[in-house]
Amino acid sequence: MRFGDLPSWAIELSTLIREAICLGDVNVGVGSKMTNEDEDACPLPSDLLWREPFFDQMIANRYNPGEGICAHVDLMRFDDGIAIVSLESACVMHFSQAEPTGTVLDTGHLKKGDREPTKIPVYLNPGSLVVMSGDARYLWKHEINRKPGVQQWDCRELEQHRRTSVTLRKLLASPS
Ligand SMILES: O=C(O)CCC(=O)C(=O)O
Ligand SMILES: [Fe+2]
Repeated sequence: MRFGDLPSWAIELSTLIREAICLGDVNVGVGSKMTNEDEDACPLPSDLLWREPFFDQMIANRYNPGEGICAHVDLMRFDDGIAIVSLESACVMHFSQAEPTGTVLDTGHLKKGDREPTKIPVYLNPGSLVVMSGDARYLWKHEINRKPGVQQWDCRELEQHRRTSVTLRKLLASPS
């Protein structure tokens, strides 16, 4: 895990991520203003896309076959606009809605499992980039369950190998 000055390869990766976002469905020139339509189609609003530094915290995770990460929303100490680069083994990341605090589930009246949340599967190839912002970052949990039998895509179980991910985030300024 690295905070502050990122290694040069992670700075280069951050630049490539920004370029990939700019060259995605909407083509946004460096520093240029986006129209409202562009803003809607772009995975990041322009204040996050052009902040400096883009990211200042990096964590690389390596998972052996069978290992994954349980459903979570990233810590609130990180700003909006989080990027994950998925490497090596392909996998399926699932998104499920986080229970707002104060709901029946949250207060314990509903037993876990009474209402299974809908899970949205997202297939990640080696080299896939996940960009989370807004609701996807704050209101949806993400998880990768690599227990045998769970990693399914197109009605087939995915072959599991070692998987590495690089997550880039921006720390929020600590309250003074
Ligand atoms: O390994 C991944 O793709 C997810 C990592 C992650 O969600 C995290 O570090 O918060
Ligand atoms: Fe996460």
